[in-house]
Amino acid sequence: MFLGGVDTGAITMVWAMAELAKRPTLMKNAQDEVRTCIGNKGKVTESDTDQLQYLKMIVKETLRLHPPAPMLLPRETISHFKDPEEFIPERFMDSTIDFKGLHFELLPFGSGRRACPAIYMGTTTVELGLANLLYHFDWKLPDGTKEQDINMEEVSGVTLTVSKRTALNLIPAKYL
Ligand code: HEM
Repeated sequence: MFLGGVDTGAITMVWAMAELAKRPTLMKNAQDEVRTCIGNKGKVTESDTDQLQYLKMIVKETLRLHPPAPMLLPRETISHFKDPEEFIPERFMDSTIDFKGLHFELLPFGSGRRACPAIYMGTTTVELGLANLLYHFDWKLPDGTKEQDINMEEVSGVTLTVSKRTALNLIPAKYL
């Protein structure tokens, strides 16, 4: 049985941080967005996530490339995009594609009667967690590690999930 919410959100956050750590410009764009939007408020709350359009694109792109429950999805969805193997959140700019199961290009939550009942909760949890990580901290790679050294191999888990094989090692520096 698929153990719904146990680790799918955490897996998605790790992939998103790994993709951003590989691409400092995208990380900076996301931090600028959340820091501008939240200002000195001290923490990001659920209602703030509606305004974080760039962050939402990052979460979509992460779930497109790294769906945490891929065994439950149709195989071929990934290839319907230009440069499908590339991590390009901007591909969702001005696009109506959402997760709700009507756009077959992006079905990380499945579709139809058996689709994930927690689409909103799943995406909001990931957006909120990620927004707080990006708001409060700058993230560095350990000394001697380069962006291209980050290992993006996958490993299958026991609950029909697929996650990042090796731990992501990033060093936080407090920003706010
Ligand atoms: C990023 C987060 C999540 C992703 C990507 C995800 C993905 C999925 C997928 C692909 C399925 C199978 C859909 C199908 O067979 O067509 C599923 C089913 C399910 N998910 Fe999620 N899920 C997430 C979070 C959660 C959370 C947080 C919960 C519970 C709080 C949850 C509860 C469930 C349940 C109960 C089912 C079975 C539905 C059924 O068979 O009728 N999921 N999910």
